[in-house]
Amino acid sequence: MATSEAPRGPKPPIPVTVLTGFLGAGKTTLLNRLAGDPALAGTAFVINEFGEIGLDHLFVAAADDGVVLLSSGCLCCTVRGELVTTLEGFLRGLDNGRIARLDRVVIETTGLADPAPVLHTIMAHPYLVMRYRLDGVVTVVDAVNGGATLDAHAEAVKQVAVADRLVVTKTDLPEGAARRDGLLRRLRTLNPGARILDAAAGEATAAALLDVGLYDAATKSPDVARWLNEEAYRDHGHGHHHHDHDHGHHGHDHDHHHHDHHHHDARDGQDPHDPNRHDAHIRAFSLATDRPVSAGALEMFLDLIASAHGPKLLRMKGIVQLAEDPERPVVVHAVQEVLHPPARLERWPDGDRRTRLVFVTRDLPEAFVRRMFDAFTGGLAPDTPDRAAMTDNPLALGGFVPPSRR
Ligand SMILES: Nc1nc2c(ncn2[C@@H]2O[C@H](COP(=O)(O)OP(=O)(O)OP(=O)(O)O)[C@@H](O)[C@H]2O)c(=O)[nH]1
Repeated sequence: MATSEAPRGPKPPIPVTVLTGFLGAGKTTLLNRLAGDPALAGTAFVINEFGEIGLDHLFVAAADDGVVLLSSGCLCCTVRGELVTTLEGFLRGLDNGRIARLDRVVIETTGLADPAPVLHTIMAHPYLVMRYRLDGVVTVVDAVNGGATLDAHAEAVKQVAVADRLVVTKTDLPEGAARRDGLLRRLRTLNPGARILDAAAGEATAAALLDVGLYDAATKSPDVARWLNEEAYRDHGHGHHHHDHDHGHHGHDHDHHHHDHHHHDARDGQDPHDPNRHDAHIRAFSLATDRPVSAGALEMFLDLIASAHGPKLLRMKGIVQLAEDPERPVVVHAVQEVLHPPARLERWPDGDRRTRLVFVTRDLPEAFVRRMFDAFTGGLAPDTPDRAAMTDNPLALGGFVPPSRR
């Protein structure tokens, strides 16, 4: 099969898409549709089913005691172990010629799982990380039950927060259609950077869901603006006090959503306790600076945020201008506590050479991250709010001296 044109040196990493979403959201339905698409020829689908285990039983147990069962080592380790073996098996098959081609892997996670262990497997395994790369996380949300699921399960909120693409299903059903707009507002607040696609409207195509990573599949060159989608965070991030939006269209389906809880009263009307107790922990924001960042400061910032606050860092993406090498930006990427090895680009992809980082966090306030970033990088752009807050107690961490103060 190899031709004389076969490239020498390491093969390009195989893109991996992680498909997640709560029980019954429509993952298998979507997967079946994608599997029939010629664009997915050469794709391996990995489905994390738990065989004969009664999922209904697990679901009840999980609902009773929160997320303990979901995040228990047992369940997650099982997923991880099997997945590593499976992904290693693909590579062996490719290398010894038993598998002719492997262009892509799509992994459907169990609806109960925190997607983190699966992402960890791909992004942090010393060997797998060289042969695979995470293309994107696709999270399926059911318009009929999605709101109630987000109310009840912190794991579901996390699944939404880490996504690159959100697929909303069941809007063809009356209850789904009725709840759609409220759900979309909520999803945009939780994860402003993710594109939302309506499955029933035919939007959840292979083209929309795949090749969503840093590199444009057609040109093979980095498309940072599309990948970061930083404007979306700027609109949503700091300040639910911006009222300069166009509210022209009925005031219902505008993109902006506030954390005011009264917005949700009419949504389901069935949850007796605070329906937003999970959402209220989530923050989405962006940081930007014109100042070059020293490589050491960047490394320390990333190490510290990933090691000390990893579980609170649901998603981070960014491009950084290094003081030592300002022409070749560094791209950083983390999903939960898993920091993807930073990648160096040969050049800036467009005219915007600012350092830009986008975050979705849980229980990690924007002001704290800003202060920490400021302490390591020596300043944020003047248009950044909360300058006063940043200068007061810049590090808020005992015993850690930033390089600029040594
Ligand atoms: N009307 C309608 N039904 C849908 C849609 N998507 C999925 N369903 C139905 O919802 C049910 C659950 O869909 P699945 O695809 O099995 O959901 P899943 O997320 O794989 O479920 P688990 O494997 O249990 O986690 C099935 O009966 C589907 O036919 C949709 O867009 N519209």
